[in-house]
Amino acid sequence: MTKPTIQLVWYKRDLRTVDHAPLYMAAQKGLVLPIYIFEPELWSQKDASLRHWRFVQDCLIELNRDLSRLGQPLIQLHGDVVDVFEHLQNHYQISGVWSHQETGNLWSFARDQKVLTWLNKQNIPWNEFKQHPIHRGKSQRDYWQSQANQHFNQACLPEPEALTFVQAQTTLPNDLPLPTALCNHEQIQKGGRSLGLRLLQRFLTQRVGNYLFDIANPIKAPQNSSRLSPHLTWGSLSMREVVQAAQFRQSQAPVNQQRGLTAFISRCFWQSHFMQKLETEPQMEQHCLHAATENLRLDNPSADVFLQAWLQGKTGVPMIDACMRSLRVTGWLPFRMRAMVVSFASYQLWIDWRLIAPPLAQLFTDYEPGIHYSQIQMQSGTTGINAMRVYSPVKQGKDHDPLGLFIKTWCPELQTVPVEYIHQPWSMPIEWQIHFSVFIGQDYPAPLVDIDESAKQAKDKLASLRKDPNAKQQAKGVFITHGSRAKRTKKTQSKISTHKATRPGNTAKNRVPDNQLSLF
Ligand SMILES: Cc1cc2nc3c(=O)[nH]c(=O)nc-3n(C[C@H](O)[C@H](O)[C@H](O)COP(=O)(O)OP(=O)(O)OC[C@H]3O[C@@H](n4cnc5c(N)ncnc54)[C@H](O)[C@@H]3O)c2cc1C
Repeated sequence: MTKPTIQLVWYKRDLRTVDHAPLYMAAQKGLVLPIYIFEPELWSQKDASLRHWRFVQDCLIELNRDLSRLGQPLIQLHGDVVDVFEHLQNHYQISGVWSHQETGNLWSFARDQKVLTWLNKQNIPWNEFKQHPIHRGKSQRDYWQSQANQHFNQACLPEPEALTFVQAQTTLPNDLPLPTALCNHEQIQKGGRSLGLRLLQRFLTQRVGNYLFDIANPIKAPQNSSRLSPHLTWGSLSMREVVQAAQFRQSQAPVNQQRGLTAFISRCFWQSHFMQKLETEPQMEQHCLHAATENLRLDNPSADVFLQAWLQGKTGVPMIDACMRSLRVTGWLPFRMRAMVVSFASYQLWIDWRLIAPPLAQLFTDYEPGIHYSQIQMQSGTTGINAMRVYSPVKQGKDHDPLGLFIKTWCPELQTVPVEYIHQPWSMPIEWQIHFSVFIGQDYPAPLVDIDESAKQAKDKLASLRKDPNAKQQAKGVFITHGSRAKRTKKTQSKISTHKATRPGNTAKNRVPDNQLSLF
């Protein structure tokens, strides 16, 4: 019997039917078999966690529903991709594989190379499409912004009108080797396209008015940030449809929502801006972009102990501990708090970012390798082209949680501490500790380090390293490969000269009051 000829649409981090070029184009060519492959090796990597898988699972349920509505349900298989493709060849003539390009971790990079070798041997074309404005190989930073504009301006592709039925739905077995990290997922965002669309709609019409005011506030940001990140990471929404919906809304929205919309749209561009760095230099998952800093933090004998305390939210610094405890439960933190916890671990605790990155990736439901590694290296001072970002958790706490309500929610042992000591309870006199029945070092940890002294030492070490002529030369090379080509305005230039810099697209017109500015 002759085998049916099929177009294999391989779903990875693009779990939708709309604005999905591989599905749309494959459907023009003939019978489509859409597959998702659970890859045990991928899910056993040290950056994977159960909360990621739960989100993906929710998305797969809806994806299957949408594909079934079109005529061909989702085929869910498990195993090594090449083995799965070989198995499918027993039943089908695979005319082509259709997928989106993926900017994943080093493991998925190597897997793609293996898949390509196999497909080439079989003479099966692999049709890959961009879902982000990201370029393979050497990046074209000089033209990045205009190419990104072009990408986001292209019309979103509709679903194919219909798919011809090829094979009945197959589901995954119950005994998959799932990651065991972070089993609690009660308060983790749920996946699926319909929830993503609802979030988008409500954000653009209602919550965006408060976006800029609340974006760094750990209590209000969970409600007033868009919260679209896991949908964008796992592809239940495409960034293009989000950008276009926001731009359309901007043409209709009242004045009080305009600045929020502008700021939101520029952040949407940052996603691929950061992902491009990992695509250009996949080794940045393991090595410092600025080679001079490669061994900078390998001299800390307490690194492992500090790392555990930091991860568990037991550093003795309330704002850090509240953020880490909240992240463990909810899977999300606003940008400012992410930057602060990484900066604290890197500078005050002097932990190498390579120890921080995998467990933090497991904690974020929205873990996107390209943003994650770029941001972690930036916040820990190993890019060579960014200003040092040494946050004071006490100042951040006073600015963004002045009454200590966020701290008290996540560190209930500090419930009785008066507001004047809530950000630095270690300075509370012993008679107050007796009075409020909270003993620092007993009920709540004493700080692991002197936070001012450790910050100063860290800054001195990095500053003296950066002065070295070789280090300066290396930093220039990093800038040529990865630095933003965004034009600097007079105002941003003056910020740079005072050790602050500007983010992509952060022109005078759309500058936002989030003080996390960068040269990227
Ligand atoms: C150390 C560190 C690690 C991070 N890791 C991730 C990660 O793994 N995945 C992730 O999606 N974001 C990451 N971010 C960026 C940022 O914190 C999140 O994108 C944002 O908090 C997600 O919430 P939101 O969707 O409500 O964002 P919004 O403010 O509503 O932004 C909309 C979208 O724009 C993109 N975006 C926003 N801020 C940034 C940024 N600073 N850099 C790049 N893209 C941005 C995201 O896709 C986001 O969903 C990280 C930031 C830091 C400092």
